[in-house]
Amino acid sequence: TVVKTAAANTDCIGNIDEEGNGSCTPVAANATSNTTDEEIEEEFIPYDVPAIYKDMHEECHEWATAGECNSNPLIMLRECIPSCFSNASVQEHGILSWTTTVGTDFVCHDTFQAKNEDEDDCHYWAEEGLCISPEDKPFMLTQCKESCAVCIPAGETWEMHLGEGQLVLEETFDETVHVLWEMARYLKTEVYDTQNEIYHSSRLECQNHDAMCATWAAEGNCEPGSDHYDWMVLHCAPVCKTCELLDFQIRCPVPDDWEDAIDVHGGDYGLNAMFERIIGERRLTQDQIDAGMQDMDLKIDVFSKPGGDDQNDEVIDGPWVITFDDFLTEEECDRLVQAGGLLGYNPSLETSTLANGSLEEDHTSEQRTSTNAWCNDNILEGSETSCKEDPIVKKVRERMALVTGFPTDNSEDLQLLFYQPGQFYKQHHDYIKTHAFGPSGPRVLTFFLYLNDVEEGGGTQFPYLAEGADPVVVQPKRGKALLWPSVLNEDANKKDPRTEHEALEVLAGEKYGANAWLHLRDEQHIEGIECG
Ligand SMILES: O=C(O)CCC(=O)C(=O)O
Ligand SMILES: [Fe+2]
Repeated sequence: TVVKTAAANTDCIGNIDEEGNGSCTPVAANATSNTTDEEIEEEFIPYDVPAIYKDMHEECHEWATAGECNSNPLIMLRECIPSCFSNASVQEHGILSWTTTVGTDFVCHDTFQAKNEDEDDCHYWAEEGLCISPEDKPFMLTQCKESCAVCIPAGETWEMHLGEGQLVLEETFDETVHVLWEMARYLKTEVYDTQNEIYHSSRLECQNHDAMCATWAAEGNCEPGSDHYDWMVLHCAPVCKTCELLDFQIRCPVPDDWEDAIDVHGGDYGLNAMFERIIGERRLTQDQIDAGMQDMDLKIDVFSKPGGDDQNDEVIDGPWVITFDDFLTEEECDRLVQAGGLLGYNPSLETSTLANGSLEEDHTSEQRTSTNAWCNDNILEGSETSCKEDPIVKKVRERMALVTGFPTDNSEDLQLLFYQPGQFYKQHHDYIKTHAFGPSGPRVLTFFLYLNDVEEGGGTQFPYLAEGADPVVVQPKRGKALLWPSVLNEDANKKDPRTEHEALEVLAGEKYGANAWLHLRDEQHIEGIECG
């Protein structure tokens, strides 16, 4: 809740310096309060500000009334503490939302102009995440400043969005005021210094998401190693002074020695080459030969491949979509279904990613009514091992690694799926943009495993493999596997929009399946806060 906002009075800022010297009587331009005095009296009994604090200027009360505690906190939180906190509204609703005027030298326009309506523009690219892509950043941050929010509109009054007004409790008064003062200094001199590049993509997102942030910071929760550190640095970044960590690329750098599973630019070790090896159009890698892949009896069907197939016009000229019959044994199918039951299937949750790479809360999905269980470190009942370490699960993971050449560690934990009649997963894409620049890199492949025969419905449908082509529907069959890429051969960091897909409604019977999402790099050893 914002108690007060007041346009900064520039005359006043000119006369009273950061040291608190000088004096002025600010004219309240539009000081407002969104809580009436009656309401406050009913709900809240203000406490006394500790006696050691003194107003150091005669005008403190007047300034505070005019909203200067919010608009000029660096001075006011030091020189006028009693006046700033004796106001019940401030105590109840918290402080720190202030406005400030920036100079005219920070021009903030998209200088790149699309030539016609069909051409992509800054806004579109920003939405696509190019402001944070290492490759496109240099262009975007110079030509698309407004869309990337790297600067503050010139000559306008700009309100820093600090999120929730902060409560200051009597018990931790000293410490919390100190935190707030430090926060104000940090934001003003570092974060909102528009020349400071590390805050380019986090500046406007850096907000306190809870009125207690300052108090929790005062209690030590921003200290690395404290129990709530991970949560605090993302949800209370201004008071923790961790605004830059809201930038996914700064928070989650790719470790130097992590290798890509394929060449991201295509060629002999790119995505297409990988599929060509699988279908026998290209010599296997030495690793695949050593592991005996040529002796595997892969029963492959090709639904779609780049260039199509001269011999077979059923094969669409599109991205790779192939299946393997009998990829899994009966025993393996049974074990995976059983594991899902032991772990417990839960309604699917969605996590949306914000433009800066931070995560919004999980929420249940209307897109997806099926349930799932993660085959993770949880111990399987009646067994010594976790689901992931289960010997049968390991064998399946290793087989997928052998066929694709992607190390097992590049795979997420298997996601076990269960659909009842009437359940579905509407059209979507498995690619998640923020992964692309993080440690694991993007989801390159989806290896989808069908664990039972479905009586009716429940197919996996690809509507957009090629323009004009009919949708491809892969019908579930026990032991069958389906493999497709989420990214492009020419740039494996970029989404291939053609592999949008959906799980059609199960009409009769039940459907059991499993997703293995194979990433460009290691997915099992990611460190850092919300980097996966
Ligand atoms: O169940 C299917 O056929 C596909 C499921 C799917 O696309 C997913 O879980 O991402
Ligand atoms: Fe999917």
